[in-house]
Amino acid sequence: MLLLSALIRRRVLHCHRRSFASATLPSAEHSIYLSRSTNPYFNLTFEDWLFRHKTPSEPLLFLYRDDPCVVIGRNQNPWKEVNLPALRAREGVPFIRRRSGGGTVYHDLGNTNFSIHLPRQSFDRHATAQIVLRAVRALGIDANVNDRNDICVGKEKIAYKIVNRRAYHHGTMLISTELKTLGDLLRTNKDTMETKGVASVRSPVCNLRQFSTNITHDHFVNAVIDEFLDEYPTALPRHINLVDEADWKDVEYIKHGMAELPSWDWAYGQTPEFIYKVKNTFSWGTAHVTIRSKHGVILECKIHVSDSVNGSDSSQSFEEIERFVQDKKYGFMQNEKIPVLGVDDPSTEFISWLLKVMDS
Ligand SMILES: Nc1ncnc2c1ncn2[C@@H]1O[C@H](COP(=O)(O)OC(=O)CCCC[C@@H]2CCSS2)[C@@H](O)[C@H]1O
Repeated sequence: MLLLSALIRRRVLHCHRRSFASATLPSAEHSIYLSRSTNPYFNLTFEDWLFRHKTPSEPLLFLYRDDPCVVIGRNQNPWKEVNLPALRAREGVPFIRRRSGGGTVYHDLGNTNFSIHLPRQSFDRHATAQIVLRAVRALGIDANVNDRNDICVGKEKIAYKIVNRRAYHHGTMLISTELKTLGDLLRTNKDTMETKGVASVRSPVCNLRQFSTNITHDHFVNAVIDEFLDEYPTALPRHINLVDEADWKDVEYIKHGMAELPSWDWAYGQTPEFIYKVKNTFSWGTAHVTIRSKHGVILECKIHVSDSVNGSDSSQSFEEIERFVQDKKYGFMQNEKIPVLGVDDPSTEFISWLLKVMDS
């Protein structure tokens, strides 16, 4: 423990020695960026801007953390991956579809994100994995990298490193994240929802704080910067570009990107095709429903009733519902004018159940 705090002190002192540049629009010379914003819409867009505009001839490092949010991968299904009712219960915690692939993670201020961009010809996934691993070890924690590129302590995951098709690595480091919230928001129960695209790989997780009670975002940031500069001594200059959201908000690419991320078209409309089979038993029989949806819109809904009680026949009402929901936005039908049905008609009870199913 003593050794550990000595190590941390050394990093803190090192941090004070490092010169921090004032926030300016980037120029070719900057290779290390540290965001002062905790707005996930800004940070994710800025990361994308760096990737698309810098294509660095020198290695580039970007570090940031976000206010609480759930971040899904580009080709994922939010209804399958995110506990949307639990998310809605926490006002101001959004889910965001990022522009890169991979699985779903939870971000809060106890979680630090890193991305390392390299010229394609010198891209070495092992070298970048080792930078973060060495940073954690320099903080006195005996971490390892598993065969999925997760960084773990023992068998529990603390971070993920993802390799994009083009040359950059990004990942998240759990330092002091609310793990209960992480579990609550990512726990879903939709086994009968079959979705194209990418499924997350759920793993047991833990925080760096569990192994060293004093570790902070600053310690981790400094350790990664140290290891990055050791690995790429040519990364010039050795100062850090502090990124302020206010300096960027009028840059067209950033403005457009930040507006697009929360839009329905991006957040829900990019959802790959899925089929959801659900059933429920009512007083009048058991309803079996198969919904097929693509890009957030219902392509088809099939309703079948079995074990019908008293031979009640509502097939006409159900056919009307099948036709009505087609082409509607999945999960966004609360304000639709649903055809008025008789109070006693089984389909009235059915439709309120179906709306709840799609709303969960
Ligand atoms: N913040 C965080 N860090 C590490 N692992 C997490 C986190 N949140 C959730 N998880 C665990 O990972 C799995 C999903 O693992 P899976 O391997 O499916 O996906 C990922 O790891 C994607 C990482 C994307 C990193 C980007 C970097 C900048 S923006 S987001 C989830 O079910 C939890 O068990």
